[in-house]
Amino acid sequence: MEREGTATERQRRATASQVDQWAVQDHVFKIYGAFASIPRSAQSVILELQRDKHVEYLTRGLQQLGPSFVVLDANRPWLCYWILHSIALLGESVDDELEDNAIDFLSRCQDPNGGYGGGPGQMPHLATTYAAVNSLVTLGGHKALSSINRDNLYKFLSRMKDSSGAFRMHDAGEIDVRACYTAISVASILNILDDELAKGVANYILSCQTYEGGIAGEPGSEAHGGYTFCGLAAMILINQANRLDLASLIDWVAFRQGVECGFQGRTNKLVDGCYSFWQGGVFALLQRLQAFGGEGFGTSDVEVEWVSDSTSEGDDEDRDSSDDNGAFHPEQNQEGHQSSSHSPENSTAVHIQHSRHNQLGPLFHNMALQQYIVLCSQEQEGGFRDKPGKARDYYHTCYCLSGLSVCQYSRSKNENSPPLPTSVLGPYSNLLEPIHPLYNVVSRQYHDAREFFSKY
Ligand SMILES: CC(C)=CCC/C(C)=C/CC/C(C)=C/COP(=O)(O)OP(=O)(O)O
Ligand SMILES: [Zn+2]
Repeated sequence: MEREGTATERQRRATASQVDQWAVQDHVFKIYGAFASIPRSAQSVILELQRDKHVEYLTRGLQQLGPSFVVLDANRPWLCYWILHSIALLGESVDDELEDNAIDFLSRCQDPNGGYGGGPGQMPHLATTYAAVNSLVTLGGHKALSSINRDNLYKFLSRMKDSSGAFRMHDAGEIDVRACYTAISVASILNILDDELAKGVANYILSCQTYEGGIAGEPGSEAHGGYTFCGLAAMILINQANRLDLASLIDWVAFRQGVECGFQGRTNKLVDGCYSFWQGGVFALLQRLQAFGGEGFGTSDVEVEWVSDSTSEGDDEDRDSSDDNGAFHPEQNQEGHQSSSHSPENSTAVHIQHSRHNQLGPLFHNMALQQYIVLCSQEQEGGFRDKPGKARDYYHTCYCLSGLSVCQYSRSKNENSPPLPTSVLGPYSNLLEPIHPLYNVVSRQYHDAREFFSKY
């Protein structure tokens, strides 16, 4: 019998994953082919976001959770966040009864000693604490925001802090970059972040940046989009982003956009709609980081600063290979497959503009990514999925919509200036609400929460 890990076994696995890759590409290119054969005038209908269907699917999900929220035992605050945030991104809100049910349920998940568990009476956990806090920020208003016991939450965060400075997910739980991000994100949005909580976090995250440039969950593991988002966002929140090797991080994330136009989470894996946010969100963070004092992110000693109101040149008209609908048409080779030398990553080389403040230019093909989300991840009957052939779910709906919003605003001057129609794939009615990329909550809700927590 062959031992797992022998050369033959590894080769067989590599071949199998190559076959998966081709199957997904075939599937996706058939969709693009069918789309391209439709008359131009009809294409914008196909590119339409099925807003009503999405809201219907999401609201039904929240209703099914019911007043007692009895399904998916340890994930219920996550379901609340994925659904509520998706509804907010679509510019809608929930009715008073659903809102009250959600607040009451989340209050019952709050531990008497601080933090939120996956359900009432469950041990508090950093991931569900992040989901619960972001849900309550998304609902907004006095009842939701004042239901968070910030003194106890601070105690919970201090208890999750390891002597190394990094955080663990729960009492005696695992230490990783996700824990560092969720702790710092929650502390920051609730205005309880201080030097004690931040101490040592940067050194841990630095130890997770790999030779590829992305960030892994733990030291010695593989770079992954989910952890790269968490690591970079946490570093920005504690004002230490300049200590990362940002040049190699940019390279790594830029090369994760595949020929299918979507993003993969890590090298040699399949594209998946949820990475539209985990990887797309990394670009949103990078684009708002202003580098100064050096030649650019590749220079040692360069200082970087988060700019809340980006001073970029604004919405430009650079359309790459997009047509009137903004659709991206991958060049086809004779077999009808896209030539690898014309992948989005190649057609939009990484530009780092060396303006006075080393402002970053476009780093990814945002039209191509919108195309993957709208044509390949969107379910016409509502909801979004990983890729064609997979079922829709609330996690993918949340992160596809978050990624779509990031794309639509990626060329905007600042969050208050709406994008030009040329930045929105399909009809302009596809435009979503802008998000604050450090926390992934809708900008308006973030500002309301900031104001609330600066007073109380
Ligand atoms: C805020 C918070 C809790 C963030 C979580 C971030 C996140 C999505 C981390 C990814 C975890 C991971 C290694 C997935 C790989 O799954 P896989 O092997 O099924 O997928 P892949 O083939 O696409 O890598
Ligand atoms: Zn996914």
